Amino acid sequence: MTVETEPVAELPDPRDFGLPVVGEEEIPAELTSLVEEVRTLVDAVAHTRAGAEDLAAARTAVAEAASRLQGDRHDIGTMVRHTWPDGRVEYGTLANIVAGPTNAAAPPLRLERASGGGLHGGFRLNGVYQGPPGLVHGGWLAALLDQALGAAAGAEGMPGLTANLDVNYRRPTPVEAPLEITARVTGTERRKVFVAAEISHDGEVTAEGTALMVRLDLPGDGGA
Ligand SMILES: CCCCCCCCCCCCCCCC(=O)SCCNC(=O)CCNC(=O)[C@H](O)C(C)(C)COP(=O)(O)OP(=O)(O)OC[C@H]1O[C@@H](n2cnc3c(N)ncnc32)[C@H](O)[C@@H]1OP(=O)(O)O
Repeated sequence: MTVETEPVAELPDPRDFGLPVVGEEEIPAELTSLVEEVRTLVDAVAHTRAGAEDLAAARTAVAEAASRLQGDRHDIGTMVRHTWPDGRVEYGTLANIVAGPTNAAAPPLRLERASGGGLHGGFRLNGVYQGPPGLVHGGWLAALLDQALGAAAGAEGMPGLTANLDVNYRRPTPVEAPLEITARVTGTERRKVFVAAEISHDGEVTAEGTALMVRLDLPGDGGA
């Protein structure tokens, strides 16, 4: 495939586009720990067989916690700045539903640079992510693949939006089991970035996806 585009050397600051930015290191440890606790809560609620008294008490406690947190909120569209060990800076959405560090509805997906290129990450999904009994919902597998595909393009300095996503489910993906995800750029053509990703369990691919990301038209990147 012809390579007709160069990665953006340095991404512009999203604040120049009116988007607030929070440094990853600025997220309070108490918030990270709260997010973890809320994930546990969602799983507990989804599977509880508690009686009426415990349910009512839990509801009151949760409502009190929600009203305590509602007052001071980040704006929709707030970005989080991640600095890779080599000093390169990247931006993601703070409350991204798949990988936002402050979003308790997001699975705990953390992607690192793979030694052979691209990104990889290990994760585990609890019973909240079930579709078929004991198995991860296919829509969530697609979402995880989409996120990893977008992040792989972003990590190469070519952030974009998904124009097309193609997913194949090869084997059932179990919940409550160690999973791995890998993603990489496979080619570029003008603003088009072609990416591929796999989710695997026990060394076997359970779901794979390819996507066409259309690179954001950023100033100074000589795009389109
Ligand atoms: C501020 C700095 C920091 C920002 C840092 C942001 C970080 C960000 C990373 C986050 C990672 C998130 C990962 C999750 C990713 C999502 O969830 S994205 C959300 C879901 N996707 C969307 O909402 C996209 C909706 N679609 C659109 O907005 C527009 O259709 C698109 C995709 C931007 C393309 O529109 P466009 O910019 O006008 O581009 P267009 O000229 O139509 O097409 C460009 C090329 O792509 C081709 N193309 C376009 N669509 C298609 C298609 N569906 N099929 C085949 N080819 C297509 C065209 O034919 C054209 O090809 P060539 O002529 O070059 O050969």
